Amino acid sequence: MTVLGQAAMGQHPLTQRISDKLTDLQATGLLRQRHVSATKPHATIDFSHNDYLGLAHEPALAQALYVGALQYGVGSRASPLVSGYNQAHLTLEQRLCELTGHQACMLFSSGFSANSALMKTLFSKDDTIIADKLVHASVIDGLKDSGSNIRRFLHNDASSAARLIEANPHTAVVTESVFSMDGDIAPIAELSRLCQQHDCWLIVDDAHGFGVLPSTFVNADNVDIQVVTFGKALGCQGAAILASKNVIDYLVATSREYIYSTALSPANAQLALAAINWQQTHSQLLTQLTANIALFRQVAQQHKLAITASMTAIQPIMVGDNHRVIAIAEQLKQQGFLVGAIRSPTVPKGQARLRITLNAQHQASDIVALVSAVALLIHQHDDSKISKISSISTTISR
Ligand SMILES: Cc1ncc(COP(=O)(O)O)c(C=O)c1O
Repeated sequence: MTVLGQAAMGQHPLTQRISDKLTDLQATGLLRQRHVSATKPHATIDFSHNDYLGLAHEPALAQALYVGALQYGVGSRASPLVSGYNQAHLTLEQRLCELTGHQACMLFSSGFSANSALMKTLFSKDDTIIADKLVHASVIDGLKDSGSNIRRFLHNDASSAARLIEANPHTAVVTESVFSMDGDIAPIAELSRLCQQHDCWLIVDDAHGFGVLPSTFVNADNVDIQVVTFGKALGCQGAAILASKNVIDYLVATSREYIYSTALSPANAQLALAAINWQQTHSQLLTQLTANIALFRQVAQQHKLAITASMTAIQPIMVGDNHRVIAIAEQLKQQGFLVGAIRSPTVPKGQARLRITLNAQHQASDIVALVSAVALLIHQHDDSKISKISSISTTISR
């Protein structure tokens, strides 16, 4: 339509629709916006990211990225099946196979595309796929795109999974190792046993476990397909699917995300390899992270904060309502603490939370100061709803 026509008929329907939706999002506290983060966030104490070991600012890794870029160029310049796949990718894939025991591997630029590619390429409308209620949005999107029939079991509930598996043998079960919003750990051993008994594949999104949980927790011995990401505990970027040679051959040949996308840059592949090696040779980082988690939980309990049973670096503090969590996160920011404000629909309604992520670089004094600040703010806000949500049941899906 011409500009003249538009003016005559009023606003374009798409402009009107978007503006109405923005108004709704604002009213429900869901108008998510970007904020420019500090380059090296010294001014704030950052409890919001997933760089659990603090590798993103490690100079030795910056050097690895630089050397990779000098050697291979700053980008891969093509998709993997054209000419974007080279020795740096192959070496990283081989190292990942060696660490996890899987036969083969393929790399992606993000965990989101790895998960959605995997789901939509492997499955079709003839399949019934069994998934934990809280699996990541990328898994859900991929499953929806696949057209498969999705059956969800209660979060981390092996008996609920068992009922679905018994009713639907010879299929696939999908879960995460560490759940991104709750920080709790999946019952992998039980799910693996059930899958073996009923001839199901177990697929695990290991985004938040890889690099921080022992490698025996999720590997080729107990899962059929494992997705690892490099943007969390490795502090860099990218992801990999690990599986049997046949599965990877099939995905390489047919996954549209893989075939029609520029490959992960070789410098980033080299960086991820360096980060794996760094993490393996600096075990004190994991020890420090574990100590920081224990300290956080101890102080939060002293302050009677509504924390969950999570024993990982992801430590939610339940706040309840979307508006309240944003207000508290904003006040924390003004006091110099960056934390994630997680609202519905990312988490179930009424379970908005501060998502505190701990890392190996936090000082004990930072942790104590954060918890005291949160406690003060929460107690200042109307706390009538907090008691209701302190015994949460995370059963609603994203
Ligand atoms: C459980 C889980 N899987 C997959 C992803 C996607 O990984 P990436 O950030 O590499 O796209 C995320 C990221 O938030 C995640 O939390």
